[in-house]
Amino acid sequence: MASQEIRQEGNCSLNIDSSTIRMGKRRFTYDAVFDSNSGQADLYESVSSPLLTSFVDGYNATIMAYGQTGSGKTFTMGSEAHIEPETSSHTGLIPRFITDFFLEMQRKKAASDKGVEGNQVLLDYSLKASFLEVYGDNVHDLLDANRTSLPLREDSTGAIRVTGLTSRDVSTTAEALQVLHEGTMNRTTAATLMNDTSSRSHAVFTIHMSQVTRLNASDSVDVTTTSQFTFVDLAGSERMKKTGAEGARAREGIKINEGLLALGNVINALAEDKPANEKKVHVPYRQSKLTRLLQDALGGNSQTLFLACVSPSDTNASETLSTLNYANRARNIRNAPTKNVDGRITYRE
Ligand SMILES: Nc1ncnc2c1ncn2[C@@H]1O[C@H](COP(=O)(O)OP(=O)(O)OP(=O)(O)O)[C@@H](O)[C@H]1O
Repeated sequence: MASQEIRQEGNCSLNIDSSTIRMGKRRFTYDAVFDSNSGQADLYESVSSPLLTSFVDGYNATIMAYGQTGSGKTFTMGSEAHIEPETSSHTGLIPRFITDFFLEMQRKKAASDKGVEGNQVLLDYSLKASFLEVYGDNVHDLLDANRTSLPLREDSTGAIRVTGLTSRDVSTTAEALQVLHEGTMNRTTAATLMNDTSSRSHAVFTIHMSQVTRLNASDSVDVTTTSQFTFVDLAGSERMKKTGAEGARAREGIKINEGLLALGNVINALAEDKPANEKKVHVPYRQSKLTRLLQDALGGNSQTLFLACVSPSDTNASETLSTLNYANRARNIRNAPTKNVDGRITYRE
């Protein structure tokens, strides 16, 4: 329980085992549940590490943290405003992922150079990182100190692109962590009664990878595989009364809740959209910039992990129930991830 919940003399309202949460008479089942004895390493090993393997194999992956303000989304994602020189028990998912990713690619390259990766030869790989926030109705480039507001455009394949977004080359763990840190420092945060460093925007950190593979040493064919890993730290759902938000903070709160409502509407529509349904359900991606940006992560070409953060305290029971219901619906979404192998194959001379 957080210090504020202890001060409010909150009692634990949840009964938890490895896959279920009971709250009063309600019982929710998820793929995995982590209680307050679980550490960041437990969560990482269970949820992110398998997605890292898929990402390296050429699939898109997304981790999205949702929950009430102050419930630990930013802490869990590891996008708090400091860089830890070494991995510690507090290190969150993104820095752990970055560290493991570079180790895995070094291993893959060394194995490929030695010829132990079957008949595939990894010739080269490159990485780019971008970081943006959706703040109210604006999309800001967090790697631009001026936080320029950028437009969204749909490309010829129907994918949503952010025009003018910085995409930084990164070739080491330190460089990637520096990008994470730089963007985090530019993110909009403010103190509320519920959280001293409350995120007032939805933050999207993306790693794009391109790998060139020679399919068979005797064939003259090189193939490019691209994949992206997206980490979404959503702004917290909030009750104005509890956060004590007034003026600009209250207006932010309204915008945050509008974005989350649009996300909820998309999740509800996708959860209903089953192959057995005769009529195709309309999915309102266009309702907000957040949902347009997350179109692929939601029901599209991505393996997506929805991470619901809740407070165990009965002082937050109604918010917790709302998050548990939200996550329950998200669980019904079926995505269709495909390996992103470039159609343009390069034939060597
Ligand atoms: N598991 C945890 N162990 C220790 N401290 C934690 C843990 N989870 C959260 N905290 C601390 O609680 C505070 C609130 O957490 P955090 O900022 O991650 O919440 P949030 O859900 O991102 O909130 P908001 O939506 O307002 O941004 C922070 O000071 C954070 O370091």
